[in-house]
Amino acid sequence: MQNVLYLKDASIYQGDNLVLSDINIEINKGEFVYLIGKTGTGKSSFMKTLYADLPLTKGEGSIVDFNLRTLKEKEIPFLRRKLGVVFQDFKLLTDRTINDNLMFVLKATGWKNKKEMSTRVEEVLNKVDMKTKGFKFPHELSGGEQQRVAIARALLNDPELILADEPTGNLDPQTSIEVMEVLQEINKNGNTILMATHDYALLLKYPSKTLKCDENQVFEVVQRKTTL
Ligand SMILES: Nc1ncnc2c1ncn2[C@@H]1O[C@H](COP(=O)(O)OP(=O)(O)OP(=O)(O)O)[C@@H](O)[C@H]1O
Repeated sequence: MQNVLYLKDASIYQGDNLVLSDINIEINKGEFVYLIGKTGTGKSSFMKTLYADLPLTKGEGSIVDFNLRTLKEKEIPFLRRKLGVVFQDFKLLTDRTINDNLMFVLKATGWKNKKEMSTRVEEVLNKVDMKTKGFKFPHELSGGEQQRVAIARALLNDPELILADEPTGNLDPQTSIEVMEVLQEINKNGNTILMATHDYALLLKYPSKTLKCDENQVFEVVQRKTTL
């Protein structure tokens, strides 16, 4: 499979409101793709459609081999297992340690063997340079460290596509760069990433394919300061 995502003549609605129309895009394996656009132009609605939080009711769409038009409620957990989703506000469980946060996800996604589970937790924490912090609680970590843990969590089941919705939105510029370095490293190791962001400084520092939401459309932009 070459593309991990395509949308053809797709429209995205919030209730009766048309948010985006006639979307024709494709994301191929191994790409790092930005999704930009002003507040309210539909980035979150777009991302939600991709992880099936919002149904696709018009056009065609396929993501990691799931048809977004015909997807059944009971298939959603299986789709989400093939996706890694990272949010602006980290969404770690505050009542347990980092290790237990990650073990919880493995259990919920069908892992049984304790030794294999601990090995996997260690592997993903290592990828985000957080191997020594597994015993800590989320509130004992900085925002950047919590986001790195959230990225580790997204990697647990070796996803075919990582969807990151404003992953640096709550972080200061220096910490944003640290998180971005982790995402770049993961991408270099073969993971495909779609990242919604407001942060033009990151786009300039790490140029890559860019999709823009504007006036109910999504289109690819050529990266030049003036077009952003
Ligand atoms: N649950 C909802 N019900 C109805 N309309 C909604 C809902 N969520 C968002 N919208 C509308 O859909 C449009 C797109 O919103 P969306 O959150 O996708 O934009 P965004 O580009 O992600 O903005 P932001 O950067 O502020 O998150 C907006 O006009 C918004 O008011």
